[in-house]
Amino acid sequence: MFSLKRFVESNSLRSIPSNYICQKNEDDDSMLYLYDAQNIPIIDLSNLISSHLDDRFNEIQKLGDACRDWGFFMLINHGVSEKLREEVLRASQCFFDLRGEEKKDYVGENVFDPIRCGTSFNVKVDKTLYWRDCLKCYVHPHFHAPSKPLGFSETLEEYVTKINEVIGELLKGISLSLGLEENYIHKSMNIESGSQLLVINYYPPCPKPELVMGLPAHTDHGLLTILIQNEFGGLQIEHDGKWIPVNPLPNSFLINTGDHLEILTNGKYKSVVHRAVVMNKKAARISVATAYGPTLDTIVRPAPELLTKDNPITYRGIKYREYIQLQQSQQLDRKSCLDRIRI
Ligand SMILES: O=C(O)CCC(=O)C(=O)O
Ligand SMILES: [Fe+2]
Repeated sequence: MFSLKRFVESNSLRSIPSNYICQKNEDDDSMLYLYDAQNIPIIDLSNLISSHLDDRFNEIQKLGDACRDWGFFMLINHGVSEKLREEVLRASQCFFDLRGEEKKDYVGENVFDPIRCGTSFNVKVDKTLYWRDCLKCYVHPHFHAPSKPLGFSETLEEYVTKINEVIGELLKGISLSLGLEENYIHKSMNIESGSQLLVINYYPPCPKPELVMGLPAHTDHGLLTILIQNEFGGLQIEHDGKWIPVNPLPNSFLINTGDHLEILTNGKYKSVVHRAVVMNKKAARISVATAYGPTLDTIVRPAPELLTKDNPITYRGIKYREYIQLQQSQQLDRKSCLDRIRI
């Protein structure tokens, strides 16, 4: 199994292989960089679940605004310990440090394989290769994770159990922010048995980081993605036509809206376009993203309660499973997958 990490380490690379060199388009350069990252919304989970109704109401309002105006926010006071988050990142490093043969069982071909290890995005369709290795595990409704290194699976299981509670509260808040009943998204999207995909991204150090891309501009499938990273930055979100580098607040989660929240809300809450650039010549960046979706057989369509004469239906319904297949079978390209189901 090819691993970019191993390739970089074994070659003490000085130049970048040409198939990794990313053609930056002019658009991109004119969008770089607006450093107003301090405006990124911050949501306080302790307010969202507060018994003080005023605090709760205000935070729900802020959450709705963040989803509508940014599709992205940092979550603080979420109750998940820093120790556990650090342990997830440390164990992830140990997984990528395993020898190739210890990972060979996870060379998945199929997008629905419970555990898959790979490189770039989809080497069958990528025109340029991306500067990352990754591990993808479906962790819900059934939990899957590699059995090595020792303790890795247990750490991931503890982590996903904890963030499940966090996402549950966020989805309730989002339902309320839309004027819907608190459990609307839970019920209509079958969240209790919904699909959760954990993706660990490993971006090795690169001698010429400006020439490569970790992950190109894309949106995530699912309703919400929750992300943590090690100490190195690289995530950028598109906002008002500019790329905004994200520097997370200490101990915060980075949350972004996904395509299925855009579909469900008939475009009110847009899924945010984002990318991961590579910035580090000496050290690897690790990020752990967990995408929350409905069950694979749920047909996601705009909520009828949100449609009016002035807000007619904009997306056709599509099974979550088919949408994932569609997204994984083509190049990652901004919102191209969502565009295919726009009416
Ligand atoms: O590494 C990051 O910060 C972003 C990862 C990402 O966008 C993804 O896994 O979908
Ligand atoms: Fe993403």
